[in-house]
Amino acid sequence: MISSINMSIRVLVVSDTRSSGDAKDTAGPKLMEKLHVLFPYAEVACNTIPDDKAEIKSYLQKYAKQDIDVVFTTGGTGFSPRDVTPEATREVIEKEAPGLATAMMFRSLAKTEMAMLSRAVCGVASKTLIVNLPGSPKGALECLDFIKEAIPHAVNCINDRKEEVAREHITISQQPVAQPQEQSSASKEAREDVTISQQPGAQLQEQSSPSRVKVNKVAARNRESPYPMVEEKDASDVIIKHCMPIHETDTVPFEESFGRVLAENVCTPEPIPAFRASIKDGYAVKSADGMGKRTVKQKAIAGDKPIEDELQHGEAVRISTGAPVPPGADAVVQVEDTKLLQASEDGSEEIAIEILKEPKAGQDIRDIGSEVAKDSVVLHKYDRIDAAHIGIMAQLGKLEVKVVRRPAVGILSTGNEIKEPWERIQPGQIRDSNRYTLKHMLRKFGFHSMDCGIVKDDPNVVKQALEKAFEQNEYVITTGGASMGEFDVVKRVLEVDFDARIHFGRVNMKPGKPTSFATLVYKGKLKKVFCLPGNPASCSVCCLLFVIPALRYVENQRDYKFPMIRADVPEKVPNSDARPDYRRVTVEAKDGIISAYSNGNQISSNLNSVCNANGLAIIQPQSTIPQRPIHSPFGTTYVSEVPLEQRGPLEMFPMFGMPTNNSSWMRSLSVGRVVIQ
Ligand SMILES: Nc1nc2c(c(=O)[nH]1)N[C@H]1C(S)=C(S)[C@@H](COP(=O)(O)OP(=O)(O)OC[C@H]3O[C@@H](n4cnc5c(N)ncnc54)[C@H](O)[C@@H]3O)O[C@H]1N2
Ligand code: MOO
Ligand SMILES: [Mg+2]
Repeated sequence: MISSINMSIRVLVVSDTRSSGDAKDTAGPKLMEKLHVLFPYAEVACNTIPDDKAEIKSYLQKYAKQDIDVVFTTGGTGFSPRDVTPEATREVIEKEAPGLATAMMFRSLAKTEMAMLSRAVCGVASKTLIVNLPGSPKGALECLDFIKEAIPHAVNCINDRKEEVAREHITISQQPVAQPQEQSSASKEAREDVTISQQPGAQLQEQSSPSRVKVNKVAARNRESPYPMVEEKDASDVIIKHCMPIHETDTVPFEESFGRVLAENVCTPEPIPAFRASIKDGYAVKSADGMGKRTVKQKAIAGDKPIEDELQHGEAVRISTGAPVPPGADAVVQVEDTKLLQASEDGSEEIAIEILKEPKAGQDIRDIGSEVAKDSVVLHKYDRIDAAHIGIMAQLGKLEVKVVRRPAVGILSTGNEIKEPWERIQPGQIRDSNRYTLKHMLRKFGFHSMDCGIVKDDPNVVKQALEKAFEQNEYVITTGGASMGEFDVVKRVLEVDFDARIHFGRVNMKPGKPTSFATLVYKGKLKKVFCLPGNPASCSVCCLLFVIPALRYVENQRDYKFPMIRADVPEKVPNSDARPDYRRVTVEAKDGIISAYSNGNQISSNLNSVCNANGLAIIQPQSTIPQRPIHSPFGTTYVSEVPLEQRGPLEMFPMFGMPTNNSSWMRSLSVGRVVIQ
């Protein structure tokens, strides 16, 4: 059973050990995954809290206030002293729903007698249905399975949706629902560059039922798009609502983690530095001795065994940068602030020196733990791993690290006219650029993709190619065949053959109008499909605006959206279209002023407009000039907003080359879009 009801669902993992991080939470992610499959149109989120009655109550009350439809708690239903979830639930609910608890108990008993030890309470608080599930992932999934069919009906009843309630005929299915399968195999590195089909329609001979989409009745085609036009922001929100952050992890050698997302906090078992280290080449002294003569006793050179003898008054130890400061010394005086008084006859040793400047206690010494205290977190979970992260892991001797499993993404090109770059092309044919642009755009942002080949605009072939893509990928990006032509069959195949829900089928933007997003359940798993337009500039812009942020969200990146900075637009940027224009721009910084320039011919087919572009300027429909002129020494300019990515990969279009100006500061600028105010 797949429910089409829109619901907001929360999973509340109640566990002392899971909330403290001492134990890995598998129940939460597994429940989330299953809920996404059962209720693909629901918005699902998860929180983990300790077995604390007051905290459980406060979360449940908060959810009830927010009109969350269903809360599934998992954990704390047993007999141990800290198990208080049922008690907390009972204090929050206004109506008990003992039937749900009984159904779970009754059917669980058929599997294990231990089920009789569950004390689950279910009920309604305000308009929120609260269901206590067991803490074990297996038990929680089983119990959810037992009651799943009653949930949408219960939600409709709670909200007094009389028509829906009347329409529903609840028949508790005896059919077991497919358990969500492990997805991690699909994420393995080996996936990259796997090609399902290199030839249009070739190698897709595996038996598959024919598509139910017919293209031979052109006269019967739609003369208006059946899809309402949505705004870009709404489209982005819908996508995020249907994408789920990944909780599974891979463990990889530290150097292979570059570009991936940390799935653990990395702590330092040793303070950094681990010993008092000299910052300068000079002399370790007692600051209380002040200026004047010192007898040079020993030498402390970086890498040598640390000196154990206590430094005495009037003495100095010759020391090199990075060497351990000897006990008794509390300052290092750089060699430039000293004078040689006496040397050995052969000049190989210094015997006495004079300190020329008053030394201060602590001067030029890096104290133990002054950079990073022992046991503190140095690298944070969900950081995207950059060069310095790798360096720190090397510094800590951390040879393996846990990273977030990568989403499995497949890319499929469609079009009778599309050929591989190495193929001989006939008149009317063109070479595929979209699949390659997309692959490397994803790669730039740390994602791997599977090449699903090129297929002709034939519903049967598109269907087969999509089936293959769905076998191994959670996300599929298609290009082409998304608009109004009779051979634009991708969306129709998704709807008719895969029972997909098209969340939006047109976006109010130029380029990118036919961009669509669909979800469907294939072999018990939720699949997300981005249908990008065939026009190469449209395809790139929409990958950047919709696909990359979604995948960053899925990888638990808090800053998955491209943020904004201010920029000036020194030229006129008219837009006579009825749609907002997402113009590819080159943003430059000169004398502290950031300016955005339109990047060549902006027709949707011109991929060249994307080359060297490092921003998107959104020019509102019918606007001829930006609205807020600013007078600067360079003439009249216009204030606009440009997003700056604050972390992670720094440039947005770097695979197309760096910004054209040579300021090194610009190289650290990542620009997403310019909004003309
Ligand atoms: N009657 C209408 N026609 C069109 C509309 C419309 O609203 N009503 N929208 C136009 C817009 S806007 C766009 S964008 C395009 C999008 O078309 P499709 O997504 O259906 O893509 P195709 O028709 O298959 O191809 C369009 C164009 O792009 C070239 N192409 C396709 N795939 C690739 C590839 N992999 N690499 C390079 N180039 C590719 C293809 O040859 C076409 O020239 O529809 C308008 N039509
Ligand atoms: O939306 Mo299309 O991408 O204008 O050409
Ligand atoms: Mg088309």
